Amino acid sequence: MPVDKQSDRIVLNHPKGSSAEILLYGATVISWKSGSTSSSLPTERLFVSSKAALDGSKPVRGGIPVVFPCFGAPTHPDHSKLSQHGFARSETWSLDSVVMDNEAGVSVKLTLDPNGRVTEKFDKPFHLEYVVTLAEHQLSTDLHVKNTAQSTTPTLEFQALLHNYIRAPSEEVLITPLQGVSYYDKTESTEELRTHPKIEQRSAVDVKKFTDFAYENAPGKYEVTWSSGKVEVKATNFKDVVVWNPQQEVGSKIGDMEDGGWERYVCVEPGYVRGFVKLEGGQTWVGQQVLTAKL
Ligand SMILES: O=P(O)(O)OC[C@H]1O[C@@H](O)[C@H](O)[C@@H](O)[C@@H]1O
Repeated sequence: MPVDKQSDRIVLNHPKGSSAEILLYGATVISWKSGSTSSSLPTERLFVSSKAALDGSKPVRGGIPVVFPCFGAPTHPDHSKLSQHGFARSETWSLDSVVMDNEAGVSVKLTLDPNGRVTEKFDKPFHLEYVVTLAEHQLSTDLHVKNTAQSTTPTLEFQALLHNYIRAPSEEVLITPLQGVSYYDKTESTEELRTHPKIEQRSAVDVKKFTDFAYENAPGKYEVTWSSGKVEVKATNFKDVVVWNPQQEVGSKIGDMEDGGWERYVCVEPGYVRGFVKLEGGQTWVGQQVLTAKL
């Protein structure tokens, strides 16, 4: 069955062998198995910690959590009651429809609307749609954010990011092209240093050290390469990209991170995280991430 609707998740199966699993909790993609142009064998492309909770008790440590309406700790007054990375990753979404079901793609749409728990902390009108499309060697995740206010106000101001955990050996992985792009280094010890932009000097970025960099106005298409693999991350309307790997220094303190988990992934997260998208009533914004297995 190309779209298998289970009680807590949706499983997509493409006729050419790739598959994906999406938890309704957080609309979190927790598996993407795909071959590539050079190997037809579907292999897991995403990392999920073996200690991750998949029962809706906390955001999933791995896969592709959806970050909305704030990235990191809230910095906007409208978000002040929210926790780190907002609520989209810790609410249960609804399956709206099967959008497409053929060789070009197997695609479903999930939705999230305000509920009591959310409005207590965030009272702006919104409607979220998340379209996940599986192709032979590709996974597309499109986040549609609508301000459902009947008049132009209130404005919906938000940040959004698709927090992929790409399965790759972090000792080897290189990310390009980020040379010359300015970034904010969240590993710095003081607020002053964290808010002072640096310029990336490296032609290829590695994550051998603890890395938590938010690149601003980045190119929008990135190659993540290691000796036996390559994944392309392509972004539309996500002007920034966050490169994160905690390494042992920080990873060993993350409760739901499996031992040595930081050696098995890199996050190259397309987002709108510097500044805020501002939507008037009736307007919609769409941010897209396309992951392609190249090797
Ligand atoms: O532990 P969380 O809330 O899932 O966040 C994981 C990481 O997510 C990254 O996107 C942030 O840049 C990091 O600062 C953060 O530590």
